[in-house]
Amino acid sequence: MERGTLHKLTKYPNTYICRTDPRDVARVESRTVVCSVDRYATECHTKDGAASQLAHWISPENMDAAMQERFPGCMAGRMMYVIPFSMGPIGSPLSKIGVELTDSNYVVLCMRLMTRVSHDIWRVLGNNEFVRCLHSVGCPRPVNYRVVNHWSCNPEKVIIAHMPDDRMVVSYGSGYGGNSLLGKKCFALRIAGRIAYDEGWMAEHMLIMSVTNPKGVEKFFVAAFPSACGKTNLAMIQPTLPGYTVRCVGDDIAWMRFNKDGQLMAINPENGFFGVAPGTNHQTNPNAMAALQRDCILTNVAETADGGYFWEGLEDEVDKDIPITTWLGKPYKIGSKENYPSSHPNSRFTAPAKNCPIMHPKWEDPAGVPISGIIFGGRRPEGVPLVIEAEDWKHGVFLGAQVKSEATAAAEFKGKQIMHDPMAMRPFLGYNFGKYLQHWLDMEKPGRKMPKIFHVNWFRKDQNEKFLWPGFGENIRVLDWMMRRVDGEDIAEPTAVGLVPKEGSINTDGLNINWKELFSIPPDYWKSDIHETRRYLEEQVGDDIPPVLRSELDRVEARVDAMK
Ligand SMILES: Nc1nc2c(ncn2[C@@H]2O[C@H](COP(=O)(O)OP(=O)(O)O)[C@@H](O)[C@H]2O)c(=O)[nH]1
Ligand SMILES: C=C(OP(=O)(O)O)C(=O)O
Ligand SMILES: [Mn+2]
Repeated sequence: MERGTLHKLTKYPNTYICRTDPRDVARVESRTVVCSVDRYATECHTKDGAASQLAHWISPENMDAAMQERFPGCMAGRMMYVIPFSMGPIGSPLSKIGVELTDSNYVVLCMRLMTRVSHDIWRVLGNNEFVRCLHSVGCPRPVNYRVVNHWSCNPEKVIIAHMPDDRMVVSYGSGYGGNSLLGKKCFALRIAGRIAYDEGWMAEHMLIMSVTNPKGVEKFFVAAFPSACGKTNLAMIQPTLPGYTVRCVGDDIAWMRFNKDGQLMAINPENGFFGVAPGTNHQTNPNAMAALQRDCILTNVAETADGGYFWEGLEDEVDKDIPITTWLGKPYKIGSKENYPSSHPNSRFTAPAKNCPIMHPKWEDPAGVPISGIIFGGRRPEGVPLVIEAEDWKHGVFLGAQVKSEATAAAEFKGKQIMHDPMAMRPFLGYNFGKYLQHWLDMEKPGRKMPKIFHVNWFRKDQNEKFLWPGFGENIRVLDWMMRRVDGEDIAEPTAVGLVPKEGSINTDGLNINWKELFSIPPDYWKSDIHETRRYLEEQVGDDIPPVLRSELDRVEARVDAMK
């Protein structure tokens, strides 16, 4: 606060606002690299040497040069912090310890919210292995240029590098959460993904939640959606159907393994939420709003004159005439075009999990929670129905590999291009994607209860660009259908692309829904889509495509080609 990095919001206890340099607001996928001796441990054998979109390789020599160019003296004149942290409850057999060195006080504060930071870590660690995390904003003092918003960073020199063999992460030049809170995407997905591959478990970009139906039966789901596509919201929905209860275990990352009874168990390695602020309000996500009443850090949101936070979506929850200061420090009035939007589209809240009123009593259980269903999804404005169910595990892995989504503000891509994002893991892979797919396929073993796999799309639009599905709390209706499918109810019918709900089998009472439009599977759309997916997989994964996945592709493509 003395330096001006943080600013107290007087409306809520112990809550602060932070504005970054506007050049440092999102993950930088193009500068996110994975280092390995063998190039193909990281990248696939892409066709004709096409640039890899699924993990970017850096050689040990180039890695060394990149570090030598950046790190010596990089923290000169700054405080270096040593952060011991645990991903997962301290001391639990499934947890993993990391130590992050950083020169950013923002990172220290956010790590204390997002992970378990404690002196006990040293005792539990003893002489065992830990993940080494090194972070610097890349601005040694004296700084001979103007630091914007008291937010030191070095956008030209950003690199987020991973050394899975050495269990190490090195991040330079950015303070944005996804690039700097190294326990999260870097460790818990890219490094843990590789550890999981070696040890036979899974580290996935998934929320974890439970649904209890009016009969009192509870089932747990995990769901993988690309960044800014609805994980945090689904993880804590307020169901609109009476008699249903949802509880949250995690909103971003799941570590999963089959136990000795063949049941897939999931833990949330995190301790807080780093959520997208815009769109969050008491209608869409009352449980997130409840979590934001104290002890939070808000990054790149706007501020109201009475010391509260504001972002797009809160228009109905603050005084319409109140003066607002935007994330860029400009004056703003609700409804005005001037200085709109008030908040960066990737502005974020950092909140402790314990603030969320619907955390599951077992959310810190070291044994994890038993998973019945795996859900994939993305932003698909066209062609993709509300829900598809995979025919079996293999087909489910293919459904996951097929995931595409409109680009969002969570990374540097411009516009709304539809991008491939298999398993919502494109930016978070720490090793060869062909091996990753094979690892998924290898999960299926005799004696294991394989979860059902689904694909959802909350974002299909009509001709007027309006969402066909109301989403948010109404998504309980789709979860209810999935629960009944897990119990084997006869409410699904086959199509070329997978099982879909029989007409009327999703409870849409009280909604004004165009079922035909919401569930249609347009043959022309799917024909071109699956051919494009084949081209993508052939180009990006090439000979690393597992044979079983290739035969799934052949099988589904032949069916789609035969559609009328
Ligand atoms: N239309 C619609 N928007 C949603 C839904 N769920 C989330 N969103 C919006 O999508 C954005 C990102 O959501 P979030 O849950 O933070 O995504 P995450 O980054 O995957 O955790 C927010 O602006 C939400 O308001 C939904 O069911 N329908
Ligand atoms: C932290 C991030 O997470 P999410 O998947 O919630 O967008 C991010 O992408 O920067
Ligand atoms: Mn999220």
